[in-house]
Amino acid sequence: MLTVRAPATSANLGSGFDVFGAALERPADIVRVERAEETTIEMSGAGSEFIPEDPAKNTAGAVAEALDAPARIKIDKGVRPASGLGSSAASAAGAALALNELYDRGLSRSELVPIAAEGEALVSGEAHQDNVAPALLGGFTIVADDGVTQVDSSIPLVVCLPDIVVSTRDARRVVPDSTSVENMVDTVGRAATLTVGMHREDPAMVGRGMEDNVVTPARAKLIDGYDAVRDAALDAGAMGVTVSGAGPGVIAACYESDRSAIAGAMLDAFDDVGVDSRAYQTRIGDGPTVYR
Ligand SMILES: Nc1ncnc2c1ncn2[C@@H]1O[C@H](COP(=O)(O)OP(=O)(O)O)[C@@H](O)[C@H]1O
Ligand SMILES: N[C@@H](CCOP(=O)(O)O)C(=O)O
Repeated sequence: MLTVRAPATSANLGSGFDVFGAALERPADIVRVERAEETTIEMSGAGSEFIPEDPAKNTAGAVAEALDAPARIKIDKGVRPASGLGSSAASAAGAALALNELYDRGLSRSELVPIAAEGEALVSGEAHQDNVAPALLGGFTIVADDGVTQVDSSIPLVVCLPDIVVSTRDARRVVPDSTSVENMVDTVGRAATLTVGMHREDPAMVGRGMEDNVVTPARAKLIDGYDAVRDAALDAGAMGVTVSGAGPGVIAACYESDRSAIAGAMLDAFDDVGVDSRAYQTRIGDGPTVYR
């Protein structure tokens, strides 16, 4: 079977709601495909018991349909669903790349972004591309109406994933409809700082750019212990902390030497409020890899 390793991703990064995204070195989904008369899907791995195998309800199935590429698809989930780590996008991006290869469709990774986003439309109600773009292109990505911009980066990160489920669909409902000009000015400044920080590989600038007064405060309320976890990470040396995607994952940008202490502090802080969690010491990484 043709095999693709597709990375977890973190969208928004605070100031870039529905715009910024980053591929994570780990965790990742493994997607295997072979040609078939009709599409079937077998799921295994983290949280797979909560993911429908019906192709009409699975992001990989939506991609097979969009590419007109029926296949026997096996997905080993490394990225737990409803995590804020682009779980649904990892499978969609992995399937898009794998089926493009399997059927020699000849589409570029950029051309596969809107196709993989069909999977996001299926599960969250909107074809937002801020997870599938980094899942396919790697690095740091900016999704705008007129296209996607990508820059390689390798900023060290800690992602702490509590044992809480927050669906992207639910977390999109708490996003405010409007904001003040003051908040808009602050957000533009933060987003610009973060973008330059990615280009310069500067964790301190990226961290400053992760502040957000608009979407993150509303979503933080859905995550037990968020404020304590954020404070603990900052005390342990994080340069910036925010909700990963729609949550409940919490992401910290940092220097590599502080990663282990930050991971321990975040785990302890969740534990103090009675929430089990796991931490990934990771970094911004590459896009998917194809194995033949
Ligand atoms: N291949 C898939 N991988 C992960 N989740 C999937 C997949 N196909 C469908 N889903 C559904 O998508 C939802 C998880 O997506 P979402 O809420 O966006 O979480 P995440 O932030 O982890 O991407 C769950 O309801 C899950 O059942
Ligand atoms: N921009 C989206 C990103 C959702 O990411 P996920 O990893 O939680 O699916 C949003 O914030 O709703």
